Amino acid sequence: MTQPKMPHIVLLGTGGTIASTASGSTAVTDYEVTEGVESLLKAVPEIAKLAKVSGEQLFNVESYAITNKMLLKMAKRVNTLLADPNVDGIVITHGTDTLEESAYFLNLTVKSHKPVVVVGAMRPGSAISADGPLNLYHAVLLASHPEASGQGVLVVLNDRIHAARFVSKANTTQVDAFRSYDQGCVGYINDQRVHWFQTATRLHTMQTDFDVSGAKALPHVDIIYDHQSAGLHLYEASVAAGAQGIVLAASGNGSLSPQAQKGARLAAQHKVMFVRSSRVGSGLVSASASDARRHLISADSLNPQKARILLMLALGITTDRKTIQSYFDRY
Ligand SMILES: NC(=O)C[C@H](N)C(=O)O
Repeated sequence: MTQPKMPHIVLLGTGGTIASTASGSTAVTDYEVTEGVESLLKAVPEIAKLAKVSGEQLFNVESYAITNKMLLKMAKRVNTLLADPNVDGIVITHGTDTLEESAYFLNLTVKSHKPVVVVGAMRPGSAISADGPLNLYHAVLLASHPEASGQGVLVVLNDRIHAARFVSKANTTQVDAFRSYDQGCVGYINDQRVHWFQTATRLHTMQTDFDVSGAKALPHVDIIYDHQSAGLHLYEASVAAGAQGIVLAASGNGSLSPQAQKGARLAAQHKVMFVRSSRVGSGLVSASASDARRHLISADSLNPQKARILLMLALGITTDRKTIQSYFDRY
């Protein structure tokens, strides 16, 4: 009997703690990116039993240094690789600080049903109980799994599978840092078995309006954090700097302080799109009857950093408020 063909997975390295080492085995927060994809793979020989994996280094940085230009490069490379019939899935190693932003960007711009799994780690590879090796093993297992197709971009850390739309980093240092508050995680991985609980409910990948294949840059969108006694100067600076969009990390259910209300009026005068997200960290910013009159968009349950990703992509297509609101309602 012939053996079933091993899946071909491409591992794209971008850096982060998963590719970092510290000065000693007990140091877990002070470290530097030192390792490339080949050394990550070498550290987990068990992966060779799951798939044929080829590594490619896209860049090697901490994720807080990732730029729009890098996001475009990542999405274009993933789309090119997945168009190759010999590639069955992609795993991307990534720093955890902005992992949710890249994963959501890919969730909206990858044009394939094939699995794309983003993985990181909270402890450097040099640490006792480093979490990177098992996370990487799980990521390759998931990217090789037939049921991971058509699920949108998935994120794996600490045995949990998350949908890119819902996941966010919810703890600064602990291994169990990633949570999907509004929908819950989509599954677990235990002992080489993938356990599915649910599928992501929002539109993604092939179902979105976004195509970045010809994009050279993304629109400038700022995030402003609202608070008691806020000023107007950040809105003025953002508009003066040529922002095409502003996302407000508003209080509560997207409430605007008096100065944020002035900032929103200033934005409207300069045709800068203004999105109300929330700084709370979970829950919905419900659409308000006054949004249209005030030229505001409500972010649904997207946190500010993800609302920025969607607004950049939306502004690449249209400046029509109603159409952009419909993206926030569906994606
Ligand atoms: N845990 C991590 O990956 C944090 C890291 N400093 C980053 O690149 O985001």
